[in-house]
Amino acid sequence: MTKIKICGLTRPQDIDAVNEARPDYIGFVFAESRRKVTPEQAAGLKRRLDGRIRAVGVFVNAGPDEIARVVRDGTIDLVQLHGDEDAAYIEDLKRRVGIPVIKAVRVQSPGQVLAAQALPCDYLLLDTYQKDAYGGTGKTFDHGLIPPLQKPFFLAGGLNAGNIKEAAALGPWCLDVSGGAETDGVKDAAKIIEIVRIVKTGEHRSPSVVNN
Ligand SMILES: O=C(O)c1ccccc1N[C@@H]1O[C@H](COP(=O)(O)O)[C@@H](O)[C@H]1O
Repeated sequence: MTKIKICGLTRPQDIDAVNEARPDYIGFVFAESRRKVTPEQAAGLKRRLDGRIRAVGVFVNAGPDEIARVVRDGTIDLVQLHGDEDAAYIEDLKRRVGIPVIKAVRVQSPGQVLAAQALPCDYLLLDTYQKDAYGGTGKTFDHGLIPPLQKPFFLAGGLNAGNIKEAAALGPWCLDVSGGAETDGVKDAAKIIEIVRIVKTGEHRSPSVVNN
């Protein structure tokens, strides 16, 4: 079954909504963003989170010490690198933190995505390319640019209740939603519950033989 991640949680009521909806993953953004949380805020939110939901920390070109501290505190279970981190950075970080690493690719061509498979990360994350933003754009990209992949990937970029079924058919390990689960810039409990319900009903089984 395709997994689902709701990213960019900032408030206790967001945690209450995901505890009810039960996605597989949630995300805390530690990078510059209107969704940014401090390590202290994230730690408090994690304490409120249902233990069955895994927390992902989103970083953009962060120092490895900053990431290692959040991992050591037990606030996150996976690291998402959403900046310009290269193979050497990822290799070093993986040795230090010992938890799975997701590397975001802002998709511009199939060749770029194929090349990214060689990175020493556990998962790729395919997101929309926008010149002036690292992520959280709320915009979709041309899914025709996704080549057949061996490495499991998260699919992000402008997903919402209206397009998530179609996105699931592309065979991602996990669908990743942020802006599509918001109203007026904050997470919307009803949208979270509906998006998770659509993915979890299993109407669309992941065609993992094609892409994973
Ligand atoms: O959410 C942000 O503000 C953000 C900032 C910097 C890097 C990544 C960010 N979020 C990630 O962006 C994608 C897609 O978000 P959206 O659904 O298009 O709004 C998702 O992976 C978030 O983790």
